[in-house]
Amino acid sequence: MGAPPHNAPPHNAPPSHQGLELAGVGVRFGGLTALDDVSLTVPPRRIVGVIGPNGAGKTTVFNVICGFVVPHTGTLTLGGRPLRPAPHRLSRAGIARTLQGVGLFAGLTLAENVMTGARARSGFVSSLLATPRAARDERRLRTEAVALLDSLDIARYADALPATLPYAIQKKAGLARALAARPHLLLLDEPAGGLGAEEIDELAALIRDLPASAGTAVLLVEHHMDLVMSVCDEIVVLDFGRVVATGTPDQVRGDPAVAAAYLGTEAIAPGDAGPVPDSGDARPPAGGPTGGATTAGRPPDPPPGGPGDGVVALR
Ligand SMILES: Nc1ncnc2c1ncn2[C@@H]1O[C@H](COP(=O)(O)OP(=O)(O)OP(=O)(O)O)[C@@H](O)[C@H]1O
Repeated sequence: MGAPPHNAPPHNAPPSHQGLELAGVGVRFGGLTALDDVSLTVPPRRIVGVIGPNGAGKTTVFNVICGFVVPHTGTLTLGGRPLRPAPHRLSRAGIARTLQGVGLFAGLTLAENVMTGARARSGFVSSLLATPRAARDERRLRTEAVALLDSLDIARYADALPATLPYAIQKKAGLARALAARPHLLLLDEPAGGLGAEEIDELAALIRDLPASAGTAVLLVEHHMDLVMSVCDEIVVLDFGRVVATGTPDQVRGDPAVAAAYLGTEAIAPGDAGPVPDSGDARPPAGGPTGGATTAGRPPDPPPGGPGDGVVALR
């Protein structure tokens, strides 16, 4: 898998990007505390993972950064400036996101989907005008889109509709669309979901390469522990909406608080966790009416072996 072909800064990005910082962020949904005093930093061109058992607050962190959820406490800064996120302004702030599923536009080809990512950067209005310049811009965007698809080894599918293609190809196209916005910060929401072991290895290599090849920092939410441990410079561990550990993969792997959050008393080792079915609401809500942070009520360890090895998610 090749490197995305652009090192240029985003057209509309802030001139100096010193990374993303969340400080003391708290989110409540009614009586439920989803995030409690969460602080984390994603420095430029670094890969930071956010892990934690189901319901720990990982997606809520993403939703705060994207402006889908407004925190009741705390601050966000991007490049040293206050960030007041709004979903429609993300691209202009230099942030792009992939979705947990695929989220491609079903009626557009892969190339056209990727072009929508680039248009988020350059503006939709010019593309609607039937001027010679707009036509030139469209040709340029298509060339860029196909080059991006090529960098992910899927250019041959440029003119295919998503539904006609295997899931792994669609996921790569979703990544290409996010990269087309030339983000300084890329939010990857469970990118390994639905992929096989070989595809995950390929994905890991690609993610590891992104800071150098695309000039972007990465914030990764992922249950697949082998992937997280192999690509992240730093990992933030959430449990019941609170940060229980921050450190390098090795530091986090040996941290008793992390072991307690995930495995009762066992430490995390790459590939040592068997399949863990997502049992939905088995876990009490974070900071909920019953008093919040406790390791009680965790489900029993899952049986070893079988599909999904390497996924650590105590549900
Ligand atoms: N819109 C919402 N309204 C009410 N509660 C919510 C909402 N979004 C999340 N929650 C609750 O907030 C808590 C944190 O949820 P979140 O989805 O952030 O966890 P997560 O770590 O991403 O979990 P998973 O690994 O299952 O995706 C959970 O208890 C969840 O039920």
